[in-house]
Amino acid sequence: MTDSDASRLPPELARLRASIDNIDAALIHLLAERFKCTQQVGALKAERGMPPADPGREAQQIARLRALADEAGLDPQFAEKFLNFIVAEVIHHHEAIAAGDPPAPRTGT
Ligand SMILES: O=C(O)C(=O)C[C@]1(C(=O)O)C=C[C@@H](O)C=C1
Repeated sequence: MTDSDASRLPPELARLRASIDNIDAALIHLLAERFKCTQQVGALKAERGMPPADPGREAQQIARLRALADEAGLDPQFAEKFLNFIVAEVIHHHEAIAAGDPPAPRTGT
């Protein structure tokens, strides 16, 4: 059975899914903005010969996000995993920039 036919959905489920779609869109936009910042950080670090990863900064971010998650009713362990997932991708980008092989720029069309 599939419930992909929106007209058959219970209205409450359709309403919740509409909110989920809006939230997912916001997350994508927020992530795009974050990666625009980190691309600039990667270029700055490469210019100055700084290492791609900064474990001290990451430890601060994890502590801060775990506390925010706790206050917000989100599992802090999930918040930490989510940050680590993003930061690992950022570090790959930084390494590629330092190697002179930056990720292709996105136009945002
Ligand atoms: O702040 C930096 O130095 C970054 O390179 C950004 C960032 C992040 O994505 O937040 C990524 C890698 C570092 O290990 C720490 C933080």
